[in-house]
Amino acid sequence: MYNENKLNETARTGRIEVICGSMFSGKTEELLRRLRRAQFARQTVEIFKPAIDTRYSEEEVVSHDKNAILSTPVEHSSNVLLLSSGAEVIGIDEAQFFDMGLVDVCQNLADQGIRVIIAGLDMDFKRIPFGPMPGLCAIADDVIKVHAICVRCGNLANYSHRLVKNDKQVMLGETDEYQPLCRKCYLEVKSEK
Ligand SMILES: Nc1ncnc2c1ncn2[C@@H]1O[C@H](COP(=O)(O)OP(=O)(O)O)[C@@H](O)[C@H]1O
Ligand SMILES: Cc1cn([C@H]2C[C@H](O)[C@@H](COP(=O)(O)O)O2)c(=O)[nH]c1=O
Ligand SMILES: [Zn+2]
Repeated sequence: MYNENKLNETARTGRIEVICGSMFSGKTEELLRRLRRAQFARQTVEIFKPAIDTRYSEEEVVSHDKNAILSTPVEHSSNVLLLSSGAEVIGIDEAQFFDMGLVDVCQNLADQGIRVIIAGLDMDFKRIPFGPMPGLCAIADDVIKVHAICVRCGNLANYSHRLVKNDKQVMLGETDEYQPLCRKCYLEVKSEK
């Protein structure tokens, strides 16, 4: 769980918070936890996700444990700016799927005094930094990297290993398609192939 004393989370000041890590690392749960606490503080919260992420639901952000919160699916980062008027806190899930314009959009929103909380995969299945995530980490006021448990050895996992043969960077999936692995196990699995 994140240390809210460090974050001074209900301060009504513009800032950018990034929650990154591999699949199953708890990014969405941490995002939902922060957004719900902002709602308890009676702050106006808007939540966005990329329209392509239809895994569990078209209109909700849903964690692997099926915790959910209503969200607005958007096609392009510019829609986030257009649909954010009046918001005090903005949540964005699956940020890796957005276009690079998301970096400027988030900077612009934070400059207007809005708290922007972003969750996304830091790396794809090849361990390549994913979409706008490196740029978002660079401009963030606060970055936390969360970790899943390696399904082979039980250590902390950094990587999302793809189990199926598909070379495209974007491929929606769950436990049938991906597993979280630590560095040692990721390299072992790769060398077995
Ligand atoms: N190998 C694993 N390590 C940790 N959590 C896992 C694992 N496999 C499944 N989970 C579940 O996934 C949940 C995290 O889901 P979620 O917040 O949606 O993660 P993320 O958004 O990072 O993919 C955990 O609370 C746990 O119940
Ligand atoms: C590694 C990797 C993942 N994806 C997809 C698979 C899932 O649909 C999402 C990640 O969801 P999570 O909330 O972080 O579990 O991204 C992908 O398209 N490409 C990849 O390389
Ligand atoms: Zn391992």
